[in-house]
Amino acid sequence: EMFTALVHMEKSIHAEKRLAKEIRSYVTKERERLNELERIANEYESHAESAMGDMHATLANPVSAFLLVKRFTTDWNDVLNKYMTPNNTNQFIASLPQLTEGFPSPEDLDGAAVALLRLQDTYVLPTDKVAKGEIKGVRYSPKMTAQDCFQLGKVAYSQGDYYHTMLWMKEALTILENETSKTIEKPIILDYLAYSTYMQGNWIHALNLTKEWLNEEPNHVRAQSNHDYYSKLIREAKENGKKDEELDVVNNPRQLDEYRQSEEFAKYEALCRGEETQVYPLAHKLTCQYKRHHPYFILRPLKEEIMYFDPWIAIYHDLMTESEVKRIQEMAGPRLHRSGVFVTEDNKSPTTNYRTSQSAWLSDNDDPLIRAFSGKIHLMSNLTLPTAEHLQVVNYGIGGHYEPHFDFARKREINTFESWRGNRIATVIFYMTDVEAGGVTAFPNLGVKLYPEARSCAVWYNLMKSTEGDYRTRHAGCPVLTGSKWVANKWIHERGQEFTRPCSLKPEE
Ligand SMILES: O=C(O)CCC(=O)C(=O)O
Ligand SMILES: [Fe+2]
Repeated sequence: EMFTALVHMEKSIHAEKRLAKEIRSYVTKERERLNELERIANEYESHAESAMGDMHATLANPVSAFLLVKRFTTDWNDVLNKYMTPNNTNQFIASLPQLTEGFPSPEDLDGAAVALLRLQDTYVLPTDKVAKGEIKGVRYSPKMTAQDCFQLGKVAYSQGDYYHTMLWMKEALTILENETSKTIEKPIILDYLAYSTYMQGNWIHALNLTKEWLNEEPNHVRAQSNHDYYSKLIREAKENGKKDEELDVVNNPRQLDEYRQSEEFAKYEALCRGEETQVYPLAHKLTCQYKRHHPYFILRPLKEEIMYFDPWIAIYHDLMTESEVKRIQEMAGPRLHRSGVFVTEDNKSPTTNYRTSQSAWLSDNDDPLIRAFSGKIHLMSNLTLPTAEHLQVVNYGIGGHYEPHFDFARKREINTFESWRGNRIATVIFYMTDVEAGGVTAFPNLGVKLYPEARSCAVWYNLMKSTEGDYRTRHAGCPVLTGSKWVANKWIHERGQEFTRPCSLKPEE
């Protein structure tokens, strides 16, 4: 059993094949019908020709006179009923609801487009490269047509994202130039491009693009009125002493909201790209070691890699087996549902991608494997796991991400967790698969990035020993660039850890 980016997308690929088969069988029937019609037309023609040869004889002969009349009555009726009704088409249309069940929806198109635009931003992918199906020098997909670029630009447009609208409409124009059979008309691209250029503040460019549009469609009413409007704006601004450059100023070109313009977000994106955002003075002291602190680990020691000392972050390599990964994926598969947007009280709302990540909850009661898994976490970390805890399995597809957030509840979010459970003292995150590119877990305050490595797991404490939330642990799941990312989270709560991690009265610990 192979798991690709998204379970429902996998279904779409099968659906494409089914659809092709149905269309083909429809075409075969239609072709037979058209062949028959052609034969009938030939017949009418040859009759007419032979009758014209000797019109008098034809009309004088009662049999041929009868046949002539018959051809205009019953025969013609037959032709109409048998070959000129939309029977075939109706049948095909009637079968559509069943055929198209579970097809990706317009929301899926928006989701996929938004994911692609996000990847373009985070990983600084040039538009022309993406259009060629090239990501970071690797060819992943066929080239996009002018029409594909236009559609992507249109999704950006519908979200008021004029920055990406401009990029993709420009790309559509460039590609259109070289297309031998045009996939879209130029004026419609110019329409969107000119308007988004105006909205971005490039008035002079917008006017020039509108002139280009008018060259193509001199009588287009909206093109004319836009032309007049832009001309007037520019004329008036110049009368008020503005220079040309000032009429082509773009502020906040990416149209990012306040949070996405913040330093933290910039650091997050830089970490996602694999950049070093800050020097860690203790980097040379970070170590890897085998740990045999429990008999379970004597023959097969834990492979611990310390990633940060304070706050403590560690990676354990080869902690899961291939078959454990497979079983958990299989168990989660049928339960995966699209993740919603997770909003916390602070206005820097972290989001998981609405359409491109899915999650499922597995309980210790579900399966001995999940129970054994909890046991393993206990042995590894010494932390106590109440049996009621769940394992959250998440599958991020292309563009799937989780913006910077805390795993613990803030003081004012007091009701997030039951009191017998307490706050999330630690996070254990299992990386079940390798991610081809992207999907790093980034800590923007620390400059730490954890690369997902199949069968490894990351562990960190979210709380100080004083039980205060450790704000340095803010972290994020970077967008998946290529491939798919499977993780399983286990959050460990305060209750039960009193002896393994006694609390401290010092606020700084
Ligand atoms: O997927 C990741 O790398 C991080 C996930 C995460 O932070 C979470 O689920 O709380
Ligand atoms: Fe998290």
